[in-house]
Amino acid sequence: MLDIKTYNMIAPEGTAEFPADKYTINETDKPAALLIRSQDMHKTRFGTSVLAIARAGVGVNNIPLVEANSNGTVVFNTPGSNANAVKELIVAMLILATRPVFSSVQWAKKLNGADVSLQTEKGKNHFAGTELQGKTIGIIGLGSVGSRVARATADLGMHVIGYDPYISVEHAWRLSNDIPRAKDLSELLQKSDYVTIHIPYTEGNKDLISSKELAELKDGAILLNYSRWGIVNENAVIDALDSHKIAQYLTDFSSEKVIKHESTIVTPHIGGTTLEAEINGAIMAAQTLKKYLETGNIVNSVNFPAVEMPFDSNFRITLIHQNVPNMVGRITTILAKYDINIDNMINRSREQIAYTMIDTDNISEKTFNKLKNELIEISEVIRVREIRKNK
Ligand SMILES: NC(=O)c1ccc[n+]([C@@H]2O[C@H](COP(=O)([O-])OP(=O)(O)OC[C@H]3O[C@@H](n4cnc5c(N)ncnc54)[C@H](O)[C@@H]3O)[C@@H](O)[C@H]2O)c1
Ligand SMILES: O=C(O)CC[C@@H](O)C(=O)O
Repeated sequence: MLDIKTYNMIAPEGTAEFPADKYTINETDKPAALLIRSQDMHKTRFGTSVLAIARAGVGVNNIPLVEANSNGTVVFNTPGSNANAVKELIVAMLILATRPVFSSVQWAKKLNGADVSLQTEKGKNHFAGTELQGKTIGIIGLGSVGSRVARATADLGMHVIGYDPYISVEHAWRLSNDIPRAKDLSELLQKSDYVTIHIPYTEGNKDLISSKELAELKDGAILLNYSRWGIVNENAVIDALDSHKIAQYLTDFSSEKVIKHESTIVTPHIGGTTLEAEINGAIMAAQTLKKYLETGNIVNSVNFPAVEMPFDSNFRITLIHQNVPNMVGRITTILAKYDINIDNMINRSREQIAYTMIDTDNISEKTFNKLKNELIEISEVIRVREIRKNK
């Protein structure tokens, strides 16, 4: 039995992916894997029993990847699972930024009497808005969310300009050819009436939008941050609002200062919070974990290489090790000592981490334990695991 520990609200459709004859959920203090959402794993200890962590969602800045690597813990996310949910919220927030929906509704609620309809007709002049059509929106990050926001805002009649120097081939293909790309961030900032950010929080993206970048915006521009706290420098954005350099800041990430400011609209990190996105993310995360636990194959990992090898033999040995020369030679020399015949083998690496899977015929528990002890003696080997077919 393998135990899966969950954190946060995980949709039951996700946990239902783990059959009860092979898995338990939240039953031991030595789980084989964690299924999480925004849980801050920098502050939550995970032991060496944890083979993998799956994040139902996209941002993985809540997981210590360096610690995961040295522990031999594979970290997965669920790319695109909530991109439509974020896109729809961005469309809503753009409209809320341009039409006085909240204030007009609050005003109307206070009306009384048989002539409320007449009163609304008289009062509506106070609630004129502007239109999105014809305005320019700059989109920073053209991945799963950004590329969808580009299509949706183009459909609303906006001029769209994108910026993503690291765009993947897959996302570039998805993006329509008529979405122009800015040559650099400055060009995007200078041309846009609205700027929306859809990038991960990394050391390099910390304070990407600070005083210098805000100064480059058009006067009265509107900024949206549905990516992460820390990508926009909070003091700089408050200064830009106070000086009316920018007109509004809409965000999913807040502090008291940001929430209380009269020119902000703050949502409580609900970009990916729809029934559909939560189910998508939980199912995708559970399936990815199951695949790894049952076959060793790796898809959608953020710290390990993608590795897929058909599991046709009876027994599979997986090794996580440092990415240094001659590891495969050293590993197979030890296997030869035990007279183990290799049916199939794969070795892949990503930065400092490498992963090797070796398929053989059945090996007895006793022999495997001896073999494992010898393999783990290699100082660059981090973890050795056995997977028996259909177990
Ligand atoms: N508010 C929410 O609930 C919510 C939901 C989903 C995602 N997010 C956040 O949004 C981010 C983006 O999500 P996604 O699904 O589009 O991810 P994604 O990985 O598909 O796309 C991110 C894109 O950003 C680009 N990028 C990285 N750094 C950049 C930079 N400095 N300038 C321009 N482009 C840059 C990458 O090349 C990539 O194409 C996530 O990392 C997460 O932090 C928030
Ligand atoms: O788990 C959530 O609700 C938020 C998810 C979102 O921020 C993400 O990065 O995918």
